[in-house]
Amino acid sequence: MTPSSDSTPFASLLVCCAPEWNAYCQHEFVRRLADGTLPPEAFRHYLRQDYLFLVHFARAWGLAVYKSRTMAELRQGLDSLKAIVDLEMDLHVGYCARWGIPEAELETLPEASETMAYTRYVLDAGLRGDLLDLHVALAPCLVGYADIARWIEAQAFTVRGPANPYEDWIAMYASDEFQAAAQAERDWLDARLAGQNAERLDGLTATFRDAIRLEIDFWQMGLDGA
Ligand SMILES: Cc1ncc(C[n+]2csc(CCO)c2C)c(N)n1
Repeated sequence: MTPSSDSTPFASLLVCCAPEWNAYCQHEFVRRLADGTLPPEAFRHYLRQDYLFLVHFARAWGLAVYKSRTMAELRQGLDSLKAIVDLEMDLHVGYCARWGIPEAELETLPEASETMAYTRYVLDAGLRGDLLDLHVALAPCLVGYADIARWIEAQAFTVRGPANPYEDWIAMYASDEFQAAAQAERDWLDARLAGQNAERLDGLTATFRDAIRLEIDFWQMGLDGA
């Protein structure tokens, strides 16, 4: 598909992958988070596997550090790695505890094949490619959850307030802080994608589409785990 010239490079990437992007952002798991009908066991299964996902996600930022060519890139990778290791893992462990999943359980979890497929795909995209390939593989995670939270907030069927057990999960990704981080990633991608030739963009589009498909499988794993 030829992207239109009036959109940004990242927006063009999204247009090329629109069917997959919509299936990801409007997945049944997401709809049921929104209306509060997701079975708690599905959410717990998702939270457990997301712990393992975050461990590998931290490794991916470690790879971003390794793949950096400038001090600015190196610092960005290191800051992201530190944020996830020092902050976000603790938040996730605390959140899991409130859902009745003790830390000891997280440490001995068997990894689901969907978790393995997605995380290793991202790491491989970064290993065989450069920093841009790695960021494109990470983009569905970074940008997707921001779009998902905004989509949930815009739906009439969304149940708001304490009547929805997933309210704080939605609020976290809808927060100004998280939305700003996602926008920073869009801006980074726009700057790097600009000026890439058609062949290179085709390869990056394929990576982006694959990563979205693996996010879809991750939601489905959560649903199927109930
Ligand atoms: C399967 C899966 N995909 C995306 C995210 C969202 N996410 C994970 S780490 C990170 C970056 C900074 O926190 C973001 C947005 C998730 N939790 N689980």
